[in-house]
Amino acid sequence: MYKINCKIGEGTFGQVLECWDRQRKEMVAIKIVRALKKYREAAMIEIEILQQPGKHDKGGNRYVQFRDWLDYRNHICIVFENLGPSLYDSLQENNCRSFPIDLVLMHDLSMIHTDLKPENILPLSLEYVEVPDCKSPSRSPSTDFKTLPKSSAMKVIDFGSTTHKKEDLNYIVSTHHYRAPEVILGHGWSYPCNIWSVGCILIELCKGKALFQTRKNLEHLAMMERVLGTLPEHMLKKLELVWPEGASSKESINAVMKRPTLQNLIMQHVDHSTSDVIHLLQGLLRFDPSERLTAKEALRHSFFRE
Ligand SMILES: Nc1ncnc2c1ncn2[C@@H]1O[C@H](COP(=O)(O)OP(=O)(O)OP(=O)(O)O)[C@@H](O)[C@H]1O
Repeated sequence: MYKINCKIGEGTFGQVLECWDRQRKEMVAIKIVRALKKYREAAMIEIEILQQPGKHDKGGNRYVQFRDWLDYRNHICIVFENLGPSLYDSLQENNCRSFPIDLVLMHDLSMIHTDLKPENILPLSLEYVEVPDCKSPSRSPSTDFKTLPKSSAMKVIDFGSTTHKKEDLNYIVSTHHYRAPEVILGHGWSYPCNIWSVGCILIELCKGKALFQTRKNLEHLAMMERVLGTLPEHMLKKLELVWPEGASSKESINAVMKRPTLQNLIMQHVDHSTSDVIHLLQGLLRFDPSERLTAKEALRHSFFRE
């Protein structure tokens, strides 16, 4: 039924292969999930979730389209429409040079994805264009171009960690760099944790590299304070952010010191509408999740109306 073409991705759950669907006569992406109980169970939840976005996503232009699933030799195989290489792959391909931020599409989320990151945002178009990179640090003509998807339409993939909104969600979620402060501090989380991740992704698209490149909680919170200002006292509760005294090394202190403030970062990497971008990011990256912009509010922001 499917003819394997090549491998296009890999993740915790297994491998993703590009295959030819002989029946539908189209290229598809098939996620072959590891043949272990815990991954099989998670895959079945992902399939259940994948069948739901259709209801909210009329026209199918926000989430990856689910085609089918099968159980092959104890591997759950999930068949998706084939999308282009992820934003993460594109950033790597461009030697971490920044992406124009108008390539970003925000989503009206009705479930909590919990793992939004550049690896999980894929362009619809398989066609690419070369555009001059005005901010390239190099003078060499061969590297003064970056390769961008022809269309700015993007889709979200990987519903393996998606959860329905419930009370008492307080286990650790999200890939470290995109993890919201309330998740790190163990306060419980909800939709706003996705919004925080979106803020981090937008910055990464402007900057070309992840902003909070750390796996240490204390260092991560210190970096957040450096970029965004002091964490509100009620979020720290009785916890004291012992920094720099509590740093594990000099390198760790330097890594924090190297972070610019949000304003400086945007000024360095964005050419136009800087005040709009800064204002949007300040809303997406508010420490207190109850004050953070919702997805709907973010979509109404003047940045997206221009
Ligand atoms: N529909 C698709 N079209 C093209 N490439 C895809 C598609 N789905 C997945 N990929 C590629 O495979 C990679 C891994 O897919 P996915 O994130 O679903 O796997 P995962 O095992 O759940 O990953 P993680 O470790 O992040 O949980 C993606 O980053 C992307 O490069």
